[in-house]
Amino acid sequence: MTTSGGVTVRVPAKVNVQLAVGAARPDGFHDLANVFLAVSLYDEVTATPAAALTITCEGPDADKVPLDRTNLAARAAELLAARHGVSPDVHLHIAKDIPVAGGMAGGSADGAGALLACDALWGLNSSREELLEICAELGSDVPFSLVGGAALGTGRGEKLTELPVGGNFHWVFAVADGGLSTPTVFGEFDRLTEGAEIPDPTASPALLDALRTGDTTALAGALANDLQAAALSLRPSLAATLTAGTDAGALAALVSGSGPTTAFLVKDAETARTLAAALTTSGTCRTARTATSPAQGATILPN
Ligand SMILES: C[C@](O)(CO)[C@H](O)COP(=O)(O)OP(=O)(O)OC[C@H]1O[C@@H](n2ccc(N)nc2=O)[C@H](O)[C@@H]1O
Ligand SMILES: Nc1ncnc2c1ncn2[C@@H]1O[C@H](COP(=O)(O)OP(=O)(O)OP(=O)(O)O)[C@@H](O)[C@H]1O
Repeated sequence: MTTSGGVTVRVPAKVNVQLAVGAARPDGFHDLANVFLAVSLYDEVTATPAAALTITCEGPDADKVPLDRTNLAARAAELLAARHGVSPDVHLHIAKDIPVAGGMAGGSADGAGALLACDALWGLNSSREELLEICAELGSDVPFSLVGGAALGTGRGEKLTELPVGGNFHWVFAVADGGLSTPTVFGEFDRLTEGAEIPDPTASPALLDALRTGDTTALAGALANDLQAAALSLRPSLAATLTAGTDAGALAALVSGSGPTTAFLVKDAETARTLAAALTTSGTCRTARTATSPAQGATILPN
């Protein structure tokens, strides 16, 4: 969609179907085997010419989104402009549907979306490699927001290998009241694992097979998140949400990334609708959303 000479980019949220976390590195980050799957909840970022770098945001969580230069969308515009020696002046409007601070990479989606939108608006024609480099500078999850589909992220999650997906998966996401800070959750992981031998993170062959063959039951058996214990320790009430979802028919339940959103894998679209209704009335979450995967990465919408 173009609004008065603007460019709009649609970007998906993610769920981590496997998040294997290694020991803390000297730089404070953790090496990961991070199997990302893009899901059909989207933010849209519109870039339009302006006299200064400004941001607006609409959506149910808009009041929780910073509108200053700390917004990942603003940082994306600034990094891209600096690299090309052009002015970063642009208006960025974010239509936000991805829960904020929910472990679904909403801010990362806006960073990737702003990057692609500004690149098109300013006619820069950056290569995929250049865009991915800037994404990695913005944050560990940002490269995947650009790429979408499914991918294995290694290093701190920014080095991506795209993965084949052989079918559609159906999900319900229970959105919690309030967010969780990603660094705090990693810090809690460090506290809980202090003194323990932490193996090098590796992707599960069974999980990669389940994705490749589109086998929902096999995927349900292989879902794993090493940050789940940390998220539950910081937010014990999430245990009740996970139980409510499995009691109401989910094949599997887990915390999405650093949480506090919880993810439920179900067998089909109808079960997803029933489960979302059951979770909403369970009183264990703020709201529940259905989604499918894989979803396409950052995409410029037609005018
Ligand atoms: C939990 C996940 O969402 C799973 O995909 C990501 O690992 C987090 O990615 P992100 O939000 O893009 O995180 P970044 O902005 O890169 O880092 C925020 C903070 O999270 C912690 N962090 C992040 C990624 C990583 N591999 N190890 C870490 O320890 C660090 O404390 C870091 O300062
Ligand atoms: N465009 C943005 N949208 C939302 N939050 C943003 C944005 N830019 C910066 N932030 C800041 O980042 C924090 C984390 O927001 P975000 O929604 O990205 O969390 P998240 O989904 O848990 O991230 P991840 O799953 O990548 O760890 C917010 O609390 C907010 O202060």
